Amino acid sequence: MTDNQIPAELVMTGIAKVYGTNRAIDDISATVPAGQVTVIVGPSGAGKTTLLRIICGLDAPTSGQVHFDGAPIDGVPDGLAMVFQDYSRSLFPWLRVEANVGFPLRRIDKKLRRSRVMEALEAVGLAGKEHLYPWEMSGGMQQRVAIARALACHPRLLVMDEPYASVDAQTRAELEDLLLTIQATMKITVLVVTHDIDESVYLADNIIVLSKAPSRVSEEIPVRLARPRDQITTKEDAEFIRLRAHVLRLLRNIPEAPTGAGSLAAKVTA
Ligand SMILES: Nc1ncnc2c1ncn2[C@@H]1O[C@H](COP(=O)(O)OP(=O)(O)OP(=O)(O)O)[C@@H](O)[C@H]1O
Repeated sequence: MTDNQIPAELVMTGIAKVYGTNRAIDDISATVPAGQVTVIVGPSGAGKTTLLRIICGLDAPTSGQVHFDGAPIDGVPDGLAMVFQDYSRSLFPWLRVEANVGFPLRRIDKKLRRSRVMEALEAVGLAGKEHLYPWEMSGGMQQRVAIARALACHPRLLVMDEPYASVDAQTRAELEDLLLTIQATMKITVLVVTHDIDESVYLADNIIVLSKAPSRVSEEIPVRLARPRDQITTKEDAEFIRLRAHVLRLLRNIPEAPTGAGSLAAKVTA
């Protein structure tokens, strides 16, 4: 890790966003702690993408502020990199993998750029694939390229919007583990939006659950499951099962079951 890779902290204070007469975000205050994985979940239309756009400095809030290491965000902060759901739209099909990953670094020295690109490709398990075009790769490999491009910038905060929504379940599990390995190795701050509740618990140190629009924070949940996590044993852990039921109840607005009461599935279908 280099000096400029000390993980960043993000603080949202009183964020609201109104589009015309549509109040998408009512009032969101939350912290994304440095060097941890924070996951945002919320019902469809709760303003998750809108919130990420504000965090990334791509859109301004109607009121409230986001601070990146204590400085108010005004435009995309240095040290922030983004990965989006749709790799087919974020990668340039006419550029080989090396040029795609090196694209944000095109103004730096060629030799340094190449070494940063190779380091990032190695980190995502794509060493030796730099001469391929994106369309010669599977969806999972293309998303690895998109992650490598973000890592090549040596981010202090990695923001991911539904990063694995376009890949199959097996690839999704592999990419979840890849993200956890990268985060543990590079110690960067990671902020992920996902619709997948299992994924939120599996990845997170903290989960921010949003209410339906106009959204507020329903709850911030610390996740204290042991690391490194494992797709089988972590998901068998009683605490994992308790947390996923808790998040699901919050999202569906179902009260906590009294101890010893019937299963969530029974309650949902009752
Ligand atoms: N540029 C825009 N102009 C007008 N309204 C917008 C704009 N972007 C988002 N909205 C509205 O803001 C609300 C929140 O949208 P957003 O896409 O942020 O939600 P989301 O939680 O990411 O949704 P999903 O989970 O379905 O992806 C919606 O009502 C949407 O129609």
